[in-house]
Amino acid sequence: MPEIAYLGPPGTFTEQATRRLTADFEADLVPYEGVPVALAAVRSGEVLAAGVPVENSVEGSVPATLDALTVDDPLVAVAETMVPVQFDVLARPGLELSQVNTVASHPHALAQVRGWLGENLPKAEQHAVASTAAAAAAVANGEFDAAISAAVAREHYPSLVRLEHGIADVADAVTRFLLVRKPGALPEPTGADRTSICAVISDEVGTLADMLAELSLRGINLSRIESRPVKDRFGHYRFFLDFDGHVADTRIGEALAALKRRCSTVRFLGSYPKADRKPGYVRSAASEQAFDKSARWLEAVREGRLA
Ligand SMILES: O=C(O)C(=O)Cc1ccccc1
Repeated sequence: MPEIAYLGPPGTFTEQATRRLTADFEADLVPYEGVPVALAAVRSGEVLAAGVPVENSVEGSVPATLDALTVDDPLVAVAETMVPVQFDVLARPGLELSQVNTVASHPHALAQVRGWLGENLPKAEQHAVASTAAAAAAVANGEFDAAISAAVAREHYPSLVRLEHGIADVADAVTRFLLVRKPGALPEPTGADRTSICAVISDEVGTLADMLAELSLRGINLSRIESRPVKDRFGHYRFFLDFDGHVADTRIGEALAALKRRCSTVRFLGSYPKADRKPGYVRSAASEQAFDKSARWLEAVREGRLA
């Protein structure tokens, strides 16, 4: 049975997401203590794929994931899912909220309950740990007083008691997760796909605008753009772009080829079905039929059959 890595230990949001992402096939889920090690296990062939968090509707991208996707051998996303995130406060038995002096969680979870912590535990020390379930484990071990965790974490740490339920500052927050594997056969286009890339552009006037123009000229809808520092050269950035469409679509293929000519580096991070399965709007001049028709016309002109 294929083994699939996820950000563990058991009881994380990523475990829930990875179960969804692998619902169509039999798989053994294996917990790893960080996103970089989970992705390294995919690269080394220790596991077939990994489920990783990529962005959240409140706190934005998960930098550890973006950075780990750009180093070492390329990996590609083959599926995405969205998981609603709500948080509980878990503590050792006998402790009341007023006695909580230390609270631990994943940095994204701490950020998403910042308001609640400010009001209810303003004096508690906050500790960032590798995941929400790692925080629950640390509380069970006596390292901290309370953990901000997913409700399911209590199934794995039954000694903990729930002091509060549903404390997220934004009630409907969702996190997007990807299933990532080594490059190979791509998922078939479905008509409701997303393509992700990472590009490094030169530090010259207009290069970002030119890159975006390659997409807009072809009627491609950009759904996310963000930058991360390249790290070894101050002031240089990597741009992460998500847009509607599949690399097999002519408009996407042509745009990617244009970006490859313009950018110093382009890393293809996958074409995969969108979680909401909603086809994006494609204007008629950017449709497959329009590209086909114009390509046939051009061929005829080049062969001297048309003018
Ligand atoms: O720590 C977890 O449970 C994770 O899966 C990472 C995370 C943290 C907060 C919101 C969404 C995902």
